[in-house]
Amino acid sequence: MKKLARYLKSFKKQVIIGPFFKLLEAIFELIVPLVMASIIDKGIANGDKSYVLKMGGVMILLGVLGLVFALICQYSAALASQGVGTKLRNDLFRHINSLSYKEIDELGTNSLITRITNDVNQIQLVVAMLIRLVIRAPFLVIGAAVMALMIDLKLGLIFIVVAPLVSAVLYFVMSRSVPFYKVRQTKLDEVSLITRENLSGARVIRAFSKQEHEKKRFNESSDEVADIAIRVGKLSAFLNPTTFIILNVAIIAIIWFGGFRVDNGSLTQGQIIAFVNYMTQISLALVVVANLVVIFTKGSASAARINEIFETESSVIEGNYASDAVDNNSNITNIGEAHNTTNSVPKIQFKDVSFSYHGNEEYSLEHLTVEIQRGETVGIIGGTGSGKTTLVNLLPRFYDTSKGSILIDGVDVKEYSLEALRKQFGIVPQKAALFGGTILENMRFAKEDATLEEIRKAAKIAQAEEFIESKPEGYNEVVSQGGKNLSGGQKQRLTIARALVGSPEVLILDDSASALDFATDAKLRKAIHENCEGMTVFIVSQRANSIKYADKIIVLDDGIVKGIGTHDELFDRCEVYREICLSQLSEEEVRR
Ligand SMILES: Nc1ncnc2c1ncn2[C@@H]1O[C@H](COP(=O)(O)OP(=O)(O)OP(=O)(O)O)[C@@H](O)[C@H]1O
Repeated sequence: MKKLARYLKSFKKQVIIGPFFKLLEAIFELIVPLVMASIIDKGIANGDKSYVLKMGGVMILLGVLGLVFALICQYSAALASQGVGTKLRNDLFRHINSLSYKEIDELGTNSLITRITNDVNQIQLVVAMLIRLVIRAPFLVIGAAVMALMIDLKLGLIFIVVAPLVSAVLYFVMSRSVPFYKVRQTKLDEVSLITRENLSGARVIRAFSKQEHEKKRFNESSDEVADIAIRVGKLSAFLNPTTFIILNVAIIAIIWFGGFRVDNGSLTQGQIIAFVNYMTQISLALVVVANLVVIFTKGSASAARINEIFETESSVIEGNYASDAVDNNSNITNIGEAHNTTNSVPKIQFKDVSFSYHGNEEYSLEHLTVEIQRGETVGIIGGTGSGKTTLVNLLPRFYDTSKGSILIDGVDVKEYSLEALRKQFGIVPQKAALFGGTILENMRFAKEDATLEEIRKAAKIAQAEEFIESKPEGYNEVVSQGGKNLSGGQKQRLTIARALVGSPEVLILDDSASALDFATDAKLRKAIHENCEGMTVFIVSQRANSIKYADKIIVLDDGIVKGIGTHDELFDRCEVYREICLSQLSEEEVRR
């Protein structure tokens, strides 16, 4: 938790003012039993009504002032805790965005979501409690004990016996319940994972009639969280009755022994009442201390989970090549010029590239060596899991190669600034992802100042123009969450159009025509070929038809490069490619 203390720096004022006023309130609380004692001993005992009224007024004043002080503290606590939470959440979000896919895979998306929500909330609670109760509760325990001892040292011995007893009960409950809090956070990650899978895959689950199975899975996971909560609840339930039994026995002892001391004139009746009040204050404050221990334990588990994110550095360390050539919306083609590249240098070179995912012993891509010239179209084909997506993900450095290197315009991708590198790519991922906003806003994702004309051109190439214009609001049609109001094919065409806006130097279509019919897929490829001269295009597909006209085809099988060449070359000499073609194409199509 110490590492997160830096977030309190901006709230120094609140961290000082809050506890200060809470302390004043506690002091007033400690004075109240004394006022009460003097009302009983002087006012009531002597029948002095005006004294009772006067001191009653003092008590009301102390109460009102206490309330004002408590409100000031509460306000400071709210300001600081919400402020720390917001800042922490923003920093986490920024840091997570700076991580590469490798680290995000390792941490897990669901865990990241619970950390940025649930764990940050826990830290907010810690900050609020720090300001409101951390000084007040122990101060009340010590203060009430001291006040009681000052009234009567002998009777005060009861406090000396009671305090360790209550502390022992607290220790018993805490030491048994605290370990469960840490486990609970991990279990919450699991619930979050299942919830997310179920919400995003609701249609698939229904299509496979897996609702019951998923309900069972969710119930099991949430039962585990509930089990932990019940176990902790049972332990905590033990806390209150036990402390109150001890407290009441102590009160009986005070009245019993106090009675003798009143009889022999060492104590007054009012002082006995004050004693009882202090005893109650101590017990209540000790329960608050116990709750603080729980909150701080949960908080420290959350802080550790948050710090784990901050301590995770991106394995993708960017260089600074061409970074000055990039301004916010610069045309990507300028970067190529800034590199001072000539057409003699291949646009992209893979030099004996191998890659394995974190934790996987086997390579998902092995020994790929290939040169791709500017303006070439490259087809990547292979069965599921053969490494096609892996290959294209290495280009914009979503992952770094495990062995070998990749050069763009003759420069290692690791030497580029990430912005300069990624600005060169228009990427259409396998899963079409759109964002809330209008179609127009989605299309301007890569280039904020793209003109309507540019956007229309991109939509036309992507075969999206017709359906966009058929929408009631056209380009201003709102895309609902993730593009739910669009069909799979429409979403794919929009993501292709979005990638084309800004004319990237390299276009990557990762199985992004899978939801398009054959005729639209063919029109799309033709339009790209005719309108995007000089653009290097990667087409990842399992369909031989989609890649057979490519200048170069890379055939992958289980991460191994089975062949590189044109359709005709590969059909003649690459067994795997021939099999793919024969299983998908007619003889006429093969030779066309
Ligand atoms: N994030 C990841 N973590 C661990 N392993 C992964 C990850 N992504 C892919 N893999 C593994 O790497 C291999 C290649 O996966 P990849 O996604 O590149 O295949 P693909 O050819 O694109 O498949 P598809 O056509 O089904 O999309 C597979 O065995 C897959 O299980």
